[in-house]
This record gives sequence, C-alpha cells and structure tokens, in this order.
Amino acid sequence: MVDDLPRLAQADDYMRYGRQMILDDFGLQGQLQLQNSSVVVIGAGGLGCPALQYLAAAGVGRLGIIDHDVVELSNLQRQILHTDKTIDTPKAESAAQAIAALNPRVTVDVHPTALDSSNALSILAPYDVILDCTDNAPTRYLLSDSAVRLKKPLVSGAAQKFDGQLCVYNLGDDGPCYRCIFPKPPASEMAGSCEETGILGAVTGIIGNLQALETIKLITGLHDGKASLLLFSALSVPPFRTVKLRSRKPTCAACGIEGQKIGSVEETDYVAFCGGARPNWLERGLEAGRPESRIYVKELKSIIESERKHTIIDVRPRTEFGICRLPRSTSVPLNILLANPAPHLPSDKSCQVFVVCRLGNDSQIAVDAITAMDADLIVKDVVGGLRAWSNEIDPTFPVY
Ligand SMILES: Nc1ncnc2c1ncn2[C@@H]1O[C@H](COP(=O)(O)OP(=O)(O)OP(=O)(O)O)[C@@H](O)[C@H]1O
Ligand SMILES: [Zn+2]
Repeated sequence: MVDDLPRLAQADDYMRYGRQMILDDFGLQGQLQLQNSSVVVIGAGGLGCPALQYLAAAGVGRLGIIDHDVVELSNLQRQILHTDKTIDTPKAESAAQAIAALNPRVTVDVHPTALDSSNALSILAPYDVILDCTDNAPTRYLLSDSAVRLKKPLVSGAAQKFDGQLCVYNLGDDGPCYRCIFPKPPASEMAGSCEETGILGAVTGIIGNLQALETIKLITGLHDGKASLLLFSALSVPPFRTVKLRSRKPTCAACGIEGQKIGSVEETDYVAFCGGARPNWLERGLEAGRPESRIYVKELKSIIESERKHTIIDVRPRTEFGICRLPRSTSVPLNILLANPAPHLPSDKSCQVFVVCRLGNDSQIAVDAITAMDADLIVKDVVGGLRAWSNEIDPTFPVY
C-alpha cells in the first residue's frame, strides 16, 4: 500500500532527520522545506563554519560557500570546519570537504572568490537565503544592497572579542535592511580584524549557530517575521539582550519607499563608501627622510649584546606583553605612552630608546610622539617589530 504523502529524497533520511522531524510544527513538511531550500554563506570563517555545519547537518538541500581566502593555522581556534590537514587549502574547498563528510546528501557549490559589486548579484541570485558571515564593512553593505535588490532575507552575524550581534534584515515586506539601521559605515579605526582585536572561538560559535537557527526558522516557517537585533556579551549578566527594530525606513537610501538613492549594486564602490582601503601599515616601510629614527632587528641585537646604554619600550597592550617579550624590555602600552610620554623616558640623553611592538606599526606612532616632545633624545622604532625579531633573530620567539 502506498500513502499519498510526499517523500524525502532517500529512505534513510527519515532516520537521519527523525529527531527534528518529530518536533511539533516542524514535521515532514519542515524537512521537505529544508531539502528543497538553498542557502548561500559568505565567509567560511569564524561565523560561517558553525553556521554551515548546522545547516548541513539539518539537511539544507543546497549550500553555496563563498570565500576567497585560504586556511591558516591561526584560523583553527574558531573556524571549526577546517583542520590542520587543510591549512593552505581554499576555505570554501576545506569547508565543502567537511560538509561532505558530515552529510553527503547536501549539494555544495564552492565559490573560492571574493564577492564584490561585479559578481554579487549573479552569485547570490540562485539562493533562497543569504548569510553574512564576513568581517568587513564594504561586504556588509554590498550584501545588504544585493539582498534588497534580490528581495531575499539576509541573516547577518558579527563577533569581536567577547561580544556578538545577530540580525535578520529584509524580513518579509517591511523588515529593515542593514542601511536602515546603519546608514553610515563605522569609523575605520572601529573596524579592527580578529587579528588586531582578538576573538574567543566560542563567541563566533554562538553567533554562527544562531545564524543557522534563524535560517532554519525562516525556511520552515517557524520565524515570527519580526525584526530584532540580538546583542550577545559573554561577560555580561544576562549575556543576551534583544532590541526590537522598526520597520523599513521610508528614507533609507537602499530600501526606502522614496526610491533608491544609491546607484545600482554594480556601479557602487563599496570600499570607497566605507572610507577606502584601511592603511596597510605593514607596507609602510621606511619613512622617507627619517631613516635615523628606525632600527632593524639585527642592529638592535648587536646593541643589546654590546651593552651600550639603551632602553627598550614595548608599546603592546599589557596582555600581549604577558605572552612574550624581549629581555629587559619595559611595558608602556601605546595609549598610556601617547597620553604622556615624559615619565616613561630616560632622563639621561645618552641612553638610546628603542620602541617595539608586534608588527612595527604602533612603534612608529610612539616614536613620532616621543620625538615631537623631546627632540634631543635618540629614539628609534624597531622595524617589523617582534615578528621581525622572530623571523630574523630568534626562531623560538613566539609568533601570534
Ligand atoms: N567579500 C568577501 N568575499 C568572500 N569572502 C569574504 C569577503 N569578505 C570577507 N570574507 C571572508 O569572511 C571570513 C571572515 O571570517 P573571520 O573574520 O573569522 O576570518 P579571518 O579573516 O581569516 O580572520 P583573521 O582576522 O584572524 O585573519 C574570512 O574567511 C574572509 O576571507
Ligand atoms: Zn533600508
């Protein structure tokens, strides 16, 4: 006897997804909706990995993974689909391999490319739901404007340090878009990467999981359709807060009823809109005309060994000073030094001052400030910072 119910693709799918299919309001219908759905995840990093993992396990039929980057050792602390074995592999490829091992039912589209205004609409168009798991403002605006154009919900996550944020934009007919809430991009100094600001892996895990959950609710009709911004702070009690959001802003440049004020996605320069490329301090190199205010690590080593009068000031945050440091260096975090350099400098003008930091950027700022205050002092920044010390002088010196 044959019943008239629709069937999942494979007989053992009933066993695989049984634990969620028996949930009231989910049922066979919910599983079929997942099986027939497609989701695209931009960024297979800290947020994208847990989001992809739960979406794949739950049985989303098609997953698109977009990421232009390759897996690095420093990613593994939180980007849990990648492993030691996939270091140097494109992240989109590495994530696809992990998903295939977890749930071979899922069709995965691998896009090892950077999403930009030229390719966004065509890459995103085939999918039902878009997940923003990236880490930079230009891509957030690009994704929001694309989602508005394509009339698709955008499940957006963000995480930094101990904190995270989650929001579904473009919900239904009148849910706000990212521009409704954040019409202007953040100041570029606020937008530090995980490498600069730090991030606890479990925090990205929480936000990425919530992105998967919101997506599953959207696809299976369990979402209440109300827009809210969820704020998570691991060190606060309680750690979760929710802010209700107003509906679409009539004046919004992207989704407002007063018509689109921004140009087409294809014609918009999102990097310029967000204040241009962030300064690449790593490439700043020797400042023209001031080579006397810099010292290379080899020369620093010989000065340390010669025991000529000198002092080494380390301007990294105290926590980083607690991870590794040069012998006999003194910790004066950059903000403290900039506030008032004088108390931290030697009174003996024949004592040279060397300023060191992690990569050789903050030390340049510190040297500029000290020189402006005391022109008689010999003060130099250590080119390339502690990273150069590790690369060129002492390979056992920790790199982080
Ligand atoms: N426009 C884009 N197109 C494709 N992938 C993007 C885009 N913007 C950001 N990403 C990807 O989003 C991911 C963000 O994840 P995350 O910040 O956890 O990783 P990360 O950049 O490797 O971190 P870290 O700052 O430690 O180097 C990265 O893998 C990055 O390559
Ligand atoms: Zn809007």
